Amino acid sequence: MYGDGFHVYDTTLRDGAQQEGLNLSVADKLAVARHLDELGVGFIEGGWPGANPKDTEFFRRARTELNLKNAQLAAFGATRRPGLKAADDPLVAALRESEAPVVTLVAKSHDRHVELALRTTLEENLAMIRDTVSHLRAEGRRVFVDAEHFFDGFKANRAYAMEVVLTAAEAGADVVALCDTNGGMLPDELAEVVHEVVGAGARVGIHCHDDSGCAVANTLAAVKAGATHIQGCANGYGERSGNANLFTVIGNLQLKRGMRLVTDEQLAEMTRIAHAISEVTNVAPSPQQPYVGVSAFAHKAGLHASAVKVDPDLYQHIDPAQVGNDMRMLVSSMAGRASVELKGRELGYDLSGEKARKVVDKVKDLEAQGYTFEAADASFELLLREELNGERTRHFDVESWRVIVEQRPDGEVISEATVKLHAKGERIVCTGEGNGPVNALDRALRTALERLFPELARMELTDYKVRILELGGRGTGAVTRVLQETSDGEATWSTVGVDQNVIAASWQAMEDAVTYGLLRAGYEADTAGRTGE
Ligand SMILES: CC(=O)SCCNC(=O)CCNC(=O)[C@H](O)C(C)(C)COP(=O)(O)OP(=O)(O)OC[C@H]1O[C@@H](n2cnc3c(N)ncnc32)[C@H](O)[C@@H]1OP(=O)(O)O
Ligand SMILES: CC(=O)C(=O)O
Repeated sequence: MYGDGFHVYDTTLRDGAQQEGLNLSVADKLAVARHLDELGVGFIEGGWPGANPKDTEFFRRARTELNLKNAQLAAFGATRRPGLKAADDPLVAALRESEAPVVTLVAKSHDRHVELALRTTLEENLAMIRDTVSHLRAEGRRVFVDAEHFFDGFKANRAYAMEVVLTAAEAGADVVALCDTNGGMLPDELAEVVHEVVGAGARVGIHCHDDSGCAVANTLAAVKAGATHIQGCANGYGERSGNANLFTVIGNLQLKRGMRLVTDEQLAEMTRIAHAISEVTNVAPSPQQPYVGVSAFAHKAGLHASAVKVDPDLYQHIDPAQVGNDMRMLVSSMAGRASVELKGRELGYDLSGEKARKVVDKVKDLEAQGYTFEAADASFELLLREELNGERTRHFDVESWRVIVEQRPDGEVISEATVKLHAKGERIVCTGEGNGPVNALDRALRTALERLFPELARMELTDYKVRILELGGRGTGAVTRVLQETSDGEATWSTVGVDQNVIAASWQAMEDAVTYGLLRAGYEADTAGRTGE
């Protein structure tokens, strides 16, 4: 409805990279750019060439290594320095030399910033904008201007802020993006300002920071008020509290406002792309992130699940498949029969009626003892199988285990574990050494089983978390909960163990992890069996 000319402008590689703790190599930047291009954004701001060697290098390599199908690259920089000609400013030269087809210039639009931060006159700032924009236009570049601190500037000196916008537009800037640089605006007042600037005749863009928690709402309000160029960052990255989350903005504009920003197929890749970018940035993705977070369509409350069972729309604002996400059922002490039934269905088990009730009761009882199943999918599946089959799934039968921790004369502390078990009719006794008791037990258990179950060699412990729980009011004192994550290179599964002793809790989680891994490897039958000692 807003026409083909609507811009989706991503600034992850520039403003997103201004986020604390986010550091991208040139190779990372190229990888993120490819992901964003795949999503179908129109512009990718690659960084500030000339400001640091990495960003200069990015634009150099992009020429040969980035084969963008949808997006155009934009180089970011500032208007020329006061008192210089744009043609003579080395940072403006770096923008030209980047060979990016689009240049985005940050320009001061708040009179106080001109006088205090730029330390020049209001007239000279206008001359800097005019000169830099027209110079780059004459060099054949498309120019966008980011009017920094625009909304605060508009409140302080409306006439000057408007003069900045019109000067940029008259000099040839295609878009003037109004920036809520300090991120403190609220949607209603922001929309009024945008409306007024749009009325003055310039093509308006919007760039919002999230310091008031309103970056996405402000972006939507600006679009409603007439902005036709939206800036944002993947996963909401950015300086301080971040920028408008581009994925949330795209989801909202496309699915709620009926705009065609990307194709349906590209939208259906958004969750995968959001997570792929998190992998590159090494910033853990927020599970709660709208649309693309792993929890965005995860249902924990029993009442929700019972309604979702009838119709998923009853507790979901969209069909998760539209953005490539999935509905998930979480089973915990807040579950009811419907949660378990749907979770069972997800895992391929039929759990209607009484069976679901038995599982719910068991889950609630175990969670009261400190277990947690929403974060231990594999332990839950084993529990579910036990309720369905009437007995525990076993590929081996543990007789006993023991761990010794020893400080050696040279000061090194090592652990030695012994595991006695029965599998496939054999009694097996094995020891293992490790740098800690859990590591030693893990080695002993694997050594004991690997000959009979060679698939174990592919499984490795990928994460291990311990938490001390005070189960107040039950008189049971503190217990330890261990959550273990295991991978066979193709899938990852989580298991839980609870005990007053941390090693015993770890052993439970480990035993579940191996049992589940063997089930995945195709060992269905109970192959344990004591040798009859
Ligand atoms: C709102 C935003 O987020 S805009 C993006 C901000 N991003 C960054 O700052 C990251 C990249 N920045 C850098 O690498 C460096 O700051 C550089 C290379 C740009 C400049 O470094 P330096 O020359 O050492 O200057 P420094 O960072 O101390 O100060 C910035 C200078 O730019 C000037 N400046 C600030 N805004 C503008 C502008 N819109 N137009 C022209 N000059 C500007 C300041 O007045 C200051 O001038 P001064 O050197 O005469 O004091
Ligand atoms: C340009 C920019 O990043 C800002 O004003 O926030």
